[in-house]
Formats: sequence, structure tokens, C-alpha cells
Amino acid sequence: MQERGANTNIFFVGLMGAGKTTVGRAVARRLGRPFFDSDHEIEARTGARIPVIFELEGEPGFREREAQVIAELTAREALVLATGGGAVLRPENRAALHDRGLVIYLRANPHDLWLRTRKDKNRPLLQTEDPKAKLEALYSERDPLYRECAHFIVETGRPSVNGLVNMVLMQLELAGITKQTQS
Ligand SMILES: Nc1ncnc2c1ncn2[C@@H]1O[C@H](COP(=O)(O)OP(=O)(O)O)[C@@H](O)[C@H]1O
Ligand SMILES: O=C(O)C1=C[C@@H](OP(=O)(O)O)[C@@H](O)[C@H](O)C1
Ligand SMILES: [Mg+2]
Repeated sequence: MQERGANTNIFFVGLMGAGKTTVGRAVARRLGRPFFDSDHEIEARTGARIPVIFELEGEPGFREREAQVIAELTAREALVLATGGGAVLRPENRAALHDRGLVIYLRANPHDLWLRTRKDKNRPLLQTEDPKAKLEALYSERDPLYRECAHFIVETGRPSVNGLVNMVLMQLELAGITKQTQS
């Protein structure tokens, strides 16, 4: 990435329950930018919910669709994109995210991620006997990938969602990204 400003994309990465969708949507609203969520985009294109796609096509089928959406959305400008937690698994996704925008890693520890996701049945990878152990394993596997891809890391343990949105907006301002005022 070279110059940062009005056209710079903002991408959120992190594990399931990190707050990518929630914080990303609020940041987009505050900046007056269009918001995309790769999972919602896949659902809109297929007309099927994520668990159904996993059931019919398995994780490999889902990852193909995810890679397609990431490739298309990272090619655009001035948007905010919340990725799914596994978007960083493919090197080409990591490269596209890193090179085509400012990447923010929302980091949380596996215990907090578990608390935030345990009542939601829409994450197929967590529908196991022991979702907390699964989140711990995913954390070990993916934390280095999020770090490789990210320009900033935001710790999500303590702040409220609103507090996090303000922290992200401050980081973005330091990076030269602010709400565009109409002239
Ligand atoms: N910092 C936070 N503190 C408390 N709850 C949070 C926080 N971030 C997200 N949540 C909640 O956790 C759940 C999962 O958030 P979501 O945005 O779907 O995460 P992701 O898209 O990263 O999987 C939502 O109910 C959201 O309101
Ligand atoms: O971590 C993952 O592999 C996944 C995360 C989910 O998105 P969120 O991170 O928004 O929950 C969704 O893409 C799918 O269930 C797989
Ligand atoms: Mg999400």
C-alpha cells in the first residue's frame, strides 16, 4: 500500500466472534462508506445460509466461494469489508487484503470468543462437542496468519463495541483515513 486516503479500503480480519461484522458495519456507517461482509455476500449470491453451504459443499466449497468474493471486493475502492474468520487461510487472500487496503486484526482470546459465539448456531466449525477447544486450536493456527496480513492489531478484550469503534476510527485517522465531508 502506498498513499492512504479517501479511496483506501478497510478490511477486518480475526477469529469468529472477534466482532468483525459488528465493528466493521459501525465503522463503515461512521465513515459514510459502503459496508460488505464476505459471508453475507456469499449468502446473497447463493441464496443459502452459511451452514447450508457447508452441508452441501463442505468447507472446500465454501472456501472457493469465499476466495471469489474476496478477490472481487478487494479489487474495488473505498469500502469497508468484514471477512470471515477463515479468509486468511489462503495466501492469495492474505496478499489481496494486505495489498489492497488497510487490514485491521481484531484480536480476542479464545475464552472471550467462545463467550461471544456459544449461543449462535450459524458457525458450522463451532458446532462440535467442545467449541472452546476448537477456538483454541483455530487461534494457534490462525493468529500468525492474521498478524502476517494486518497493518494494525486492535485488542478487543475489554472495550465495549462502541469503544472499539472509536479506537478503530482513531487508528484510521492516524493513518490518514477520515470521514469525507461534502464540499
Ligand atoms: N468487543 C465486544 N464485546 C462484547 N461483545 C462483542 C464484542 N465484539 C463483538 N461482540 C458480540 O459478539 C458476537 C459476534 O460478533 P460478530 O460481529 O458476529 O463477530 P465476527 O464477525 O468477528 O464473527 C455479536 O453478538 C457481537 O455483538
Ligand atoms: O472462521 C471460519 O472459518 C469461519 C468464520 C465465519 O465468519 P465469522 O468470522 O464472521 O464468524 C464464516 O465465514 C464461516 O462460518 C467460517
Ligand atoms: Mg462475521
